[in-house]
Amino acid sequence: MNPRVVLFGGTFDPPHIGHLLMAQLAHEETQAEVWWLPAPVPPHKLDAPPATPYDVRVEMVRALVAGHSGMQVSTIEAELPKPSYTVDTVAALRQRHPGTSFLFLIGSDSLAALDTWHEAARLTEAVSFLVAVRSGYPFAATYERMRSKLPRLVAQPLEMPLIDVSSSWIRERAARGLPLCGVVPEAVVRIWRRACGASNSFARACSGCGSGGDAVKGEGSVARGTEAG
Ligand SMILES: Nc1ncnc2c1ncn2[C@@H]1O[C@H](COP(=O)(O)OP(=O)(O)OP(=O)(O)O)[C@@H](O)[C@H]1O
Ligand SMILES: O=C(O)c1ccc[n+]([C@@H]2O[C@H](COP(=O)([O-])O)[C@@H](O)[C@H]2O)c1
Repeated sequence: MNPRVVLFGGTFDPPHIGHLLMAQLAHEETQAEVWWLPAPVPPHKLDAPPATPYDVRVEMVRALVAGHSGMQVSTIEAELPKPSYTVDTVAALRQRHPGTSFLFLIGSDSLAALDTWHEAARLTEAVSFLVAVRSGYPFAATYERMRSKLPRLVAQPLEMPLIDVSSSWIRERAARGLPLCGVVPEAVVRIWRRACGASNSFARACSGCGSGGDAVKGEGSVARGTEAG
């Protein structure tokens, strides 16, 4: 059988336990490696781009997955044209890894908007989707509605309890100086705080934020194509 890989794209500003749980359960359910793909320029967030630089988001994802087997972080999207269209990423990965079949992991809110993705019909011919449910977007109804727009779409639900947290909710709490209570692991929060001397407006507002004297490397200094991808 062809090797299989689960691709997990996201903004990850910041990555949180919802992301980690869905990746872990996807790994268990498929027995496939999960490749995390932080997006340098998320296509649906052009009006409100992530406050946290790409390098810092990559470093936070690495910290989140550290010690979890079957997970890798790919910076392939740093090499590809911007915005980071998934259809381009999948095409590049298929070219580099012929014979590997890819599944794309998303939340059901992303499934509900799949028809608005760049070249969505072509994307559905290249990958199938594994979907973690999010509140307000039940899998079956969302899938059915999207199949009427994208007839080649193939998606399956991921067996997962509803974890109703999001990066935007976390950013709001942190901006108000409220505790994150483990929703973002401490190792990840530390990286955020270290970056606060740079352009990370969220970390600047974060309680306990230091001077940023030990700030992480600047934008563009991420090693290209490290680990997976
Ligand atoms: N708690 C969650 N349960 C299920 N899917 C999730 C969850 N959080 C994020 N996802 C999915 O993971 C992918 C990447 O998410 P992203 O990095 O945008 O995080 P987010 O929490 O949705 O961020 P934001 O609130 O800033 O939009 C998306 O497909 C999203 O639907
Ligand atoms: O290709 C597109 O047009 C497209 C539109 C919206 C989202 N995506 C991808 O979906 C993943 C989750 O996106 P987001 O914005 O929820 O973090 C991430 O990998 C994005 O690049 C891709």
